[in-house]
Amino acid sequence: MTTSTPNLDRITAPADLRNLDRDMLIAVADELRAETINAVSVTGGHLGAGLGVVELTTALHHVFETPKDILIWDVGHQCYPHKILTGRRDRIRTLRQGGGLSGFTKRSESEYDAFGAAHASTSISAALGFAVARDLKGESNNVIAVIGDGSMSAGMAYEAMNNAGGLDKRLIVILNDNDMSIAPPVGAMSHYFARLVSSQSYRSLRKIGKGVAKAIGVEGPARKAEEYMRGMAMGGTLFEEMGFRYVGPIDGHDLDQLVPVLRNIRDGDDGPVLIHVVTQKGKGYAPAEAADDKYHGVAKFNVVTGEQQKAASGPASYTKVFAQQLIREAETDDRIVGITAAMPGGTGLDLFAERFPERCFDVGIAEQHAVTFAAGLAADGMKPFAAIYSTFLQRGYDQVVHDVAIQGLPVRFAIDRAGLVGADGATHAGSFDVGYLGALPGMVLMAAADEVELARMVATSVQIDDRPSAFRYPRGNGLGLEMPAVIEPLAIGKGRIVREGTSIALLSLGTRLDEALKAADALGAQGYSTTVADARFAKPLDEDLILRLAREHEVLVTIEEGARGGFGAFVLQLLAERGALDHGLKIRTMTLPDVFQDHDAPFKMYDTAGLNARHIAATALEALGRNQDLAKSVVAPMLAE
Ligand SMILES: Cc1ncc(C[n+]2csc(CCOP(=O)(O)OP(=O)(O)O)c2C)c(N)n1
Ligand SMILES: CC(=O)[C@@H](O)[C@H](O)COP(=O)(O)O
Ligand SMILES: [Mg+2]
Repeated sequence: MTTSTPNLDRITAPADLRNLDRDMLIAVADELRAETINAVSVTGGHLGAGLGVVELTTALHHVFETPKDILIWDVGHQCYPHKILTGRRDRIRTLRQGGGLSGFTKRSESEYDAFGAAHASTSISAALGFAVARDLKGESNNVIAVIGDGSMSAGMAYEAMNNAGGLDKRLIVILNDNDMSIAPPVGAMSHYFARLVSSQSYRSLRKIGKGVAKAIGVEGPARKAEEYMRGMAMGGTLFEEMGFRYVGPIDGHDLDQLVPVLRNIRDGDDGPVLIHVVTQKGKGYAPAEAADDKYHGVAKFNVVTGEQQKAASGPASYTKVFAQQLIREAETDDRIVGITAAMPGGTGLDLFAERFPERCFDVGIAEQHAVTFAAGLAADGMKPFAAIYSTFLQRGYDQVVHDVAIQGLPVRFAIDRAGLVGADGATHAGSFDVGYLGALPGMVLMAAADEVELARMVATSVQIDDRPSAFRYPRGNGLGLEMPAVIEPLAIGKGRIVREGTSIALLSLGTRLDEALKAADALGAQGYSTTVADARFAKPLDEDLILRLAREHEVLVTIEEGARGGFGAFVLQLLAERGALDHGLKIRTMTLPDVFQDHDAPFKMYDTAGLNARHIAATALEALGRNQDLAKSVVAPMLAE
């Protein structure tokens, strides 16, 4: 159901907003909200955050001369209204689909997307970079960063503010405070923001100030009144101690407050300024406002009822299998604790927290802290499971090396979203963890081929008390396997032969095993006897298994859901060191391509990556030196699948 948008129809670029009067601006904002809801009902994606910044987005593009004035969105998941207003309304219903708009800001997509995002808490650092560049070039544009209260729980935001305050550069930071992260926010800062917003004296003083400014009709006194009120009610704020002028809190849904304050700041000549804007995540759409998660991330949904299209209920998601096994283990081991960096729902630790509230810690968007916090727990005898998406663990890598691996501390890393993730695209792909963890001495690194394997890897990790361990698993559902009553731990460093053959060996790490088995079927049908093995461990490698496969087969193909420099490289190094490459073995290593892949449906992304069954079969035949026709005869039937 599309909604009538006569005012929004007139906005083909932010310049069309610049001369609108108050009433027109309000009308555009209302239609922008309706268009956002309508578009996301068709595409799915991030909704709540964007609804919370409809007025702010409208006011920013009205007051500032974007793209000359630089506007940087933190995370960027709230940028759909921004994309609609900046010439991409015609493509907004391609959001997060192959070939369509990114779900985050992306420099290559628009001149209005000054800086790419998706990982949180980067906006102030980037904005300061733009501000320093501006001054070095002798230019005079404004630079604005919009950062959420949740994203303000990351240390990087304070590193940036500390530097900005020290440099005293003209910089505008807008704190979009909706008192939500993905889950409710955690930490002392969220309490601090709440105090700023709830101080009655400040709020009542602000009403007087606002009334005076309106009556006079001149904005200048609003700012003086604002400072006076703040001084009266609040005294300095944490931000002022960091060199920022603090303005606010102001109502982020009231254009009568937003526009004059933004104009004041635009026309001022201050150094760094932080404007504290109070908004509501999911604003203006009742099902989102009522939802616990404020419709942070949604599937396609019915606009009238808000009912989301449920993913076909099939096999349990890997995330749920992880959480349920961890709970099972924790029932009999009170040293097990869970740690998440602001992703309790995404990692499944919300289920663990329901069962063991005192043993589950949400540290906020603070992966670096999460890792070293876990190291401290491990150093004192606990069994910490740090459940962090592969892509977000990148943020805490030095802590993994310096605080965990060098000290040999038994932190367990539950690495969800390993491999390609689909609609979130390149910024969220879990491509690199095999390489970056497998390089660390002493690390035990596992990859689950299915949900039973995942449960066994959790059980295995529980027992590894003398060094760090990690197990990786993909976003989405397993194969629908029956979960055994007893979940046996694995023998460390031991893989398994899933199917015996004689001429081709496919050695898979992770869930590509399923594709490898399909490839083996196709190859077998053409008379190529094919062994399929599941490595289970990227570190330590099952050396006996790998050397045997190399010895007994003409072709060895490794397959992994990871970038070059991971499992296949480790296998090549082992074979080279043992002289196993000196006897004519034909070996190929299949990895993700050496590019950042744009978003699409996961199966399509793996097709683009060349990691589906037909690619595996063709690679084996190519290695055998079989002509392409034969490859086609094997592969062609699979294409028809
Ligand atoms: C480094 C990092 N960790 C975790 C996430 C997952 N994540 C995406 S949005 C979000 C919450 C952001 O909260 P806030 O900044 O308040 O924005 P809001 O959604 O409330 O508008 C989180 C944790 C991320 N994008 N980046
Ligand atoms: C914007 C962000 O980083 C998160 O919302 C992320 O998109 C969640 O990913 P999943 O949907 O895989 O949990
Ligand atoms: Mg928030």
